[in-house]
Amino acid sequence: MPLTSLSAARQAALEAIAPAAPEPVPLLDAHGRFLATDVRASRSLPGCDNSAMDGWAVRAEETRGANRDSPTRLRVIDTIYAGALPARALQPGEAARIFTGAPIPSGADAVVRQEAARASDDGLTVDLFITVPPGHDIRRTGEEVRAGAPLFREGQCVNASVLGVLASQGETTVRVRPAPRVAVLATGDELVRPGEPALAHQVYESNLVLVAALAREAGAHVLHMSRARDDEDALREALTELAPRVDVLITTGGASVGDKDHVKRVLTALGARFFVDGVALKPGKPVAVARLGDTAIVVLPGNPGAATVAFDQLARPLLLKHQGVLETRRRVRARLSEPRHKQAGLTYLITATLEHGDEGLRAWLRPQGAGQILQNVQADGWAVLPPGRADFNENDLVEVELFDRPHHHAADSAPDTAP
Ligand SMILES: Nc1nc2c(c(=O)[nH]1)N[C@H]1C(S)=C(S)[C@@H](COP(=O)(O)OP(=O)(O)OC[C@H]3O[C@@H](n4cnc5c(N)ncnc54)[C@H](O)[C@@H]3O)O[C@H]1N2
Ligand code: MOO
Repeated sequence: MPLTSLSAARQAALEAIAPAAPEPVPLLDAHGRFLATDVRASRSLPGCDNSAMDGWAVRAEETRGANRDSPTRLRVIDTIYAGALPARALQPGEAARIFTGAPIPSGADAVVRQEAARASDDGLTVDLFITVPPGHDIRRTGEEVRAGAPLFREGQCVNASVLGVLASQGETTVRVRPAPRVAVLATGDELVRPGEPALAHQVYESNLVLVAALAREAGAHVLHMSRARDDEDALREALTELAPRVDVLITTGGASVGDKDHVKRVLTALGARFFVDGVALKPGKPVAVARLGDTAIVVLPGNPGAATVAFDQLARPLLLKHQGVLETRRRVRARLSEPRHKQAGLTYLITATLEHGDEGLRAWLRPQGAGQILQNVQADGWAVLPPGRADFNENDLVEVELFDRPHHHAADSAPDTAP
């Protein structure tokens, strides 16, 4: 049977999870989550015409021709601070002292900043040294947004600016879907806990922290990080204990076909339903996605490089869907810096850095190896070597999927409650 293509696997994996029910949370607690509703402005910004400068509220026409040699002199009738209301409207020949953010009195239609004016010692008059047009240094009601206008779409990532705008609307809470609760289970008899002595044939267990951090980057709360031996009983015990406690359980290792690769077998025996079992992807081919009870399970290969790619392509979308969104990465076309040979049937995702050259973007490929992750430390994205082809030459154009600034939109099927 041919392996599932990467795109089909991504679709199928998403079936293993549904968006969580949204809930209102205090603004700062929503930081990094995604809006579960469209948001409209309840209030115009600014809420009233106000001064952009510390200075003088005036009638613009009365400044016509004013300059240093021939100032306009006006009577000062009021002082207006931000948060206060003007005492009365301006009449011809009058000015009001005004400060940044204070409401413009009716009758005034411009502000002269204080650097271009001088008040008399007794404060009763002010001389203006510049000519200003109507509207000068006034921030108009609704200039940034009008009450009733759309502000944000469902699925928008709640970043610092979104939080600032919501607070400026008087909101204290916002509706988002909760973080998925995650457990990570590393399997393998060769693994030694960092901090303990390890012989050359043993391997320091590094996937727990790697996968937990990747899960956090995808918005998850990692509640458990456990290890199990390559033994069916130990695995069954760990899986049955962890699964009911979390929304998503991610295992690493024991995913392939070796004598001690028990994870999929034990899951099947426990009654898990598989949505993905092996993908035409390298690295990451043995990855599987299943559901056990109410918990989505992602079985990652043990090789750290393969686990990273498989997590990125299947576990990350699943964690984001729980939060109500689908992610689209930006793609650019770049020329390969070197030739590559691959298995024709598989999609290869190769860590790449981009550089601007004479002929556009150049993708520098990192050495390919399922165990390697050092090359991922600083990378711009995955160079995508698609299936249907085995040989790629230097300078061939390929797509590079960029890690930076992905776009999020509401998962269409997102119901208001979880199933
Ligand atoms: N005959 C075949 N052999 C293999 C196939 C295949 O199709 N036929 N697939 C290969 C592919 S592709 C991959 S990827 C690996 C992944 O297999 P497993 O998921 O079973 O991984 P392990 O055998 O348990 O470990 C692989 C490798 O990674 C190291 N490892 C595992 N866990 C950790 C950890 N938590 N921290 C650090 N390093 C870890 C482990 O020591 C091994 O070196 O299978 C191929 N084989
Ligand atoms: O997942 Mo394996 O990385 O294809 O070697």
